[in-house]
Amino acid sequence: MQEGLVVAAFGKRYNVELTDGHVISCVTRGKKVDNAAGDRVSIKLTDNHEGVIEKTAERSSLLYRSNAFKSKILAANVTQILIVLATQPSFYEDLLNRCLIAAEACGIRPVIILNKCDMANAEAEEKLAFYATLGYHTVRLSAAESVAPLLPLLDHQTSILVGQSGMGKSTIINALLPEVHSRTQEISATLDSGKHTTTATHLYHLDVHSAIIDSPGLQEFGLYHVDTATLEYAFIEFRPFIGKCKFNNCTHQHEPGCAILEQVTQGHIKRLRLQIFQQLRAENAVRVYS
Ligand SMILES: Nc1nc2c(ncn2[C@@H]2O[C@H](COP(=O)(O)OP(=O)(O)OP(=O)(O)O)[C@@H](O)[C@H]2O)c(=O)[nH]1
Ligand SMILES: [Zn+2]
Repeated sequence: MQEGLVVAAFGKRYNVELTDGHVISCVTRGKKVDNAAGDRVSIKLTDNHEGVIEKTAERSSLLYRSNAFKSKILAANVTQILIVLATQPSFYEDLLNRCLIAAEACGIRPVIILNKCDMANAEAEEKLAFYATLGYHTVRLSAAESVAPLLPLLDHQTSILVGQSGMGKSTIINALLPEVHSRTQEISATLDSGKHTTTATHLYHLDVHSAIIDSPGLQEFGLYHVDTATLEYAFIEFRPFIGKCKFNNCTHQHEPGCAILEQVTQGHIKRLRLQIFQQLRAENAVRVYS
């Protein structure tokens, strides 16, 4: 058996980097086993270029997305999630919220990046400012000019970049790792997985202590797996009011004496955040798997 790190995941195929730096294409032992970029694994070589993942080390964090029928791991052992927005094209605030909630639900620090700040967009800036008032770390960036503002954030972290298509994730990766393009091609050539490279999740080492995971552009981010109690807590501005409603099974929709609704009415909690909470709660209720 050899120890390795999952550095790329394409559906049910994984590239595992061994301690000597070699990258081996692997499958899992069973159909039900799921791995993701960032996983520390033990593999058994089946020949010089292929192997089977026999064991997955305990994970310090696990980031999921899901629909009504199944959940899928996006990345393992990440320490922060970088949510990339841009001044244009305009971003979906719903998707931003889903990324934030996914991060809160698995205990990972989210950082919100507004990219393409060389192109002014007052509305986007205003939205960013709102999330800063909630307490989130926000960064203004123009990745096309410089990614220097990200460097101190990335140090000693395993970060995952998530965001809609076109926000600038590839631009950020290319600026951080100018050699990435050639490396991706090199790996795909040796492992014959070229056709998958655009939809894969990849982990890149920035230095010995820091890594960054690039994920494909998201159109939706299902959170059917997140239960109501976790959801409530994931909306950070709800926290002081949880348990303060008149009814202890309050759904925060129409109940009298609802502490959350009162905050919305008074303008202390943004109505959109409560609407997103209700949407996510409804999704969890129709989940068909356990
Ligand atoms: N003006 C400006 N354009 C940028 C900046 N960063 C990226 N872009 C442009 O935005 C477009 C999309 O950038 P990508 O890096 O391909 O976006 P992506 O998030 O990787 O998109 P997917 O691959 O679809 O997930 C490209 O045309 C980039 O040149 C920036 O800071 N300023
Ligand atoms: Zn309530």
